[in-house]
Amino acid sequence: MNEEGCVPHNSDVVKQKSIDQRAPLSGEPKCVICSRYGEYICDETNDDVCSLECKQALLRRVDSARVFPATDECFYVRDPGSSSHDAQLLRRKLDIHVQGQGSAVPPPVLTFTSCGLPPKLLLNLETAGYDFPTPIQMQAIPAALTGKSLLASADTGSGKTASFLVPIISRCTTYHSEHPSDQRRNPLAMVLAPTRELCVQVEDQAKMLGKGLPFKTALVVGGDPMSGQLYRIQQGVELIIGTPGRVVDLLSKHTIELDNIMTFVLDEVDCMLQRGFRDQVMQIFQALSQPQVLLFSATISREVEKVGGSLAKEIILVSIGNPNKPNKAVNQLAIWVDAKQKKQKLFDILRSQNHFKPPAVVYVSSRVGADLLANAITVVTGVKALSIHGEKPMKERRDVMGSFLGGEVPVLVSTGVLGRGVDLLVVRQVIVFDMPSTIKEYIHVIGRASRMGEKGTAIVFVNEDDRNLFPDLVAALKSSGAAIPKELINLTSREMHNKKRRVGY
Ligand SMILES: Nc1ncnc2c1ncn2[C@@H]1O[C@H](COP(=O)(O)OP(=O)(O)OP(=O)(O)O)[C@@H](O)[C@H]1O
Repeated sequence: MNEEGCVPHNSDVVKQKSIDQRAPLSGEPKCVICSRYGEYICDETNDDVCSLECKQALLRRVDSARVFPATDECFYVRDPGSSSHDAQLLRRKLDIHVQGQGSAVPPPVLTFTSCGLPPKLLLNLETAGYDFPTPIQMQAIPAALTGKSLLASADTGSGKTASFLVPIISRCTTYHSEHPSDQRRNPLAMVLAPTRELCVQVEDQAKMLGKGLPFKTALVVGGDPMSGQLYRIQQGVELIIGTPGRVVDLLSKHTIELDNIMTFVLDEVDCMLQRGFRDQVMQIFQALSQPQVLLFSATISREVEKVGGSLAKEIILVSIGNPNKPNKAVNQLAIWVDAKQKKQKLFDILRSQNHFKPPAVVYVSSRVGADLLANAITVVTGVKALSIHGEKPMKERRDVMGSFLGGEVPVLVSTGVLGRGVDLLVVRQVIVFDMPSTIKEYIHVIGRASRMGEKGTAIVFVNEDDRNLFPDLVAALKSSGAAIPKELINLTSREMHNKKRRVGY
């Protein structure tokens, strides 16, 4: 070993510059930075590097990730490798919890390069600015790459999408290199998600990460003609991304070869296994030949664990932090507002330079309500607002999203159609005008205000109409250290007291 911590594989003088190194021969290790011959191992990360220059570049990247507390850096930039003790320590520090299959679950990784991914995929991750995996990616990617089934939960905005897309793209690439004579290009993976917007977003990310690889996608969602979607699949795709209703429709009208599907993903799994979607999801699943099952959401219940477990013989549970809790990066500001005062309160906020932080999404419970409120906001406050909901045609929904994300319209009034999964990168403020019907939906809705740990704000209107949610809402606010309106405290304790009397305590 030399002072730089590199272990030469042979006795040659250590190469200083990347340019001094030769190209790798087939089967030889490649430098994780420049892809030349990876002659040395970087001690701190266990990655292959070609020269001292690339080792320094690698260490700079590790530093810039700042995922770990400075005092722990020396320990934490080391991948745990095969040591289960190190893996346990790392999981404890990163709040990664794993259950099922005991030691068969691979240890978390600290870099994408440690996952044995195709070089092109690594390059695409780098181009996307994904310098280091997030905690859910650290554990879920190596686990999913083994082909095992997973039920995984982590905060909203913490990178769950890439946690299933990276293994899918990697496994598809491997499949093609192992089956060069298979020219049929039948689908190898399927992702189901609850809304068109989320499917579009997942497809965008899949295209970005799969660029330049034998990896094509087909979007199967309502609102667009089925003929085009069918044609695309018939031309050969690796991944189908769709909403359950349209996929069932497609499968019932046309013969699609699904036997090669290796991986089946339910994004927002708790929503996908609820009444309304569940039968369709099961129908699709039964048409597949026992694929690997990857289930993801920020909120997962025992019931979901049970149903999820029935889809796969053995399933690994992965969670980051406390499941079912609001993302701590979102500052919740709950305000008691009587139903009749809600509109006025909203207008006041939108007129206030201190409180309005555009672009903002206002969540309401009904489609008509969304249209009316968007109109009223524009007329009364002069702030341009548009609405989006499930009844609008796909083209209009696309245009509305374009105007909002493009900065032309500062306020978007939405039903739950944008409540889950959708990555509204520019948004730092959401206003919950109508409380959703469950606390889980609430957690997803306010999660739109923060992606990847960026600070965001959720202004939440509460009143007596939301009585059913009071105890859960108080717990959600408390868990994030948010102030609780006094009306909410009073009514919650009265409710609890009455409940006790009713059941005869
Ligand atoms: N390793 C990474 N490095 C940098 N950015 C990342 C990384 N992984 C994901 N991102 C970005 O973080 C944002 C949030 O990711 P994503 O939408 O996958 O979150 P999520 O956990 O699925 O959230 P939700 O529960 O709300 O659906 C996206 O903009 C994504 O491009």
